[in-house]
Amino acid sequence: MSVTGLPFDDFRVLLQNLPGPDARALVAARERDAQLTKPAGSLGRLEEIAFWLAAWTGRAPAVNRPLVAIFAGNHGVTRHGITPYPSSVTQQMVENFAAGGAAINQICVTHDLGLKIFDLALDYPTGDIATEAALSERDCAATMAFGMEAIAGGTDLLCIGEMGIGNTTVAAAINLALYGGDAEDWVGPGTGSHGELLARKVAVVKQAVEFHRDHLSDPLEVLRRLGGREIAAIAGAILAARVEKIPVLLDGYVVTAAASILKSANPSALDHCLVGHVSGEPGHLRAIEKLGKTPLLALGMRLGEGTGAALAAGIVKAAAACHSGMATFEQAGVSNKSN
Ligand SMILES: Cc1cc2ncn([C@H]3O[C@H](COP(=O)(O)O)[C@@H](O)[C@H]3O)c2cc1C
Ligand SMILES: O=C(O)c1cccnc1
Repeated sequence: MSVTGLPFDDFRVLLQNLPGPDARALVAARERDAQLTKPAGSLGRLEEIAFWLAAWTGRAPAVNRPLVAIFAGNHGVTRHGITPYPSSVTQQMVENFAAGGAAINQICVTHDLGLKIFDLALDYPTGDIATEAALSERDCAATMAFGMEAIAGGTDLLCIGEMGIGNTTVAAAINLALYGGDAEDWVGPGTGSHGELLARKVAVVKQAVEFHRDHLSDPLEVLRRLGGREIAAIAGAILAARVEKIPVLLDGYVVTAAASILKSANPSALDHCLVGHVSGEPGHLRAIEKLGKTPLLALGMRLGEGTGAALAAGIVKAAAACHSGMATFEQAGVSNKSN
């Protein structure tokens, strides 16, 4: 171990040695579900969510300590004028989260979710991805290791959010590097880039992927070169959750791009994750389809902060509550189907 935590290559090893689902807990959950006072299959996706909780926690489905973790970072690429808001908004929003004034605070109160903010060296924006790597190997590894700490206080459902002015540009560059196509397929308005701003955003994403093109076959290099601090921390948090048997809810376009890096390195790396919602960012649905997932919600939201994941946490809590709290046919004296 280096002083900064795990060296970069240790993450490659970890990515190839991830624990799988717990078959016994999954069977137990299926057996209990079959006895609950409802027609078989009638809770639809809620039943699948309960099974997913069992498989990835190794226990009977339960959500007692759900947590939203927001990772915040600043991005050198904003110097190109690709987003309408100044980078200072990242820090200002971190203060707003602490004061309880953001959208995510209200959703956390609504669904009784814990909230932790991890601000990542906001005074030190990452390198401008159009002309240099976002992060050094050392910084990237240290930030991933820091992201792994998100679960240190204990949680049994991790909802991942982000805050970082400019990060939909970074996310688009990651998607273009991982999946190809045209920059236009992956670049969207973010907080409201239209006209000249949007044209510059497309041009910068093209330039970044072109500049780094000889190094993008390795997903962790995609992360280091085209990512950002919050993106690296999210990747670390998703990995740590897997190892610690904590299911994960992904949020919007930016969180999905960070997660995609792990999936590109190991196709099963996101099996303990569900996508909370599909955001209004045009490339998000395409990115979710690349992950082979179906979002839980589609509310036309395009905010970030973990808001879509946090709303979906309410559904996951309900799925666990139904599974654990419902009476069986026998307990309730309700007649089961006769054949
Ligand atoms: C006030 C405000 C609150 C936000 N909360 C999340 N974001 C979202 O917008 C940013 C990404 O969009 P872009 O790439 O266009 O800069 C991220 O910080 C994201 O979390 C916000 C943006 C603003 C302005
Ligand atoms: O999809 C998202 O998460 C998103 C969209 C716009 C701005 N920030 C985040």
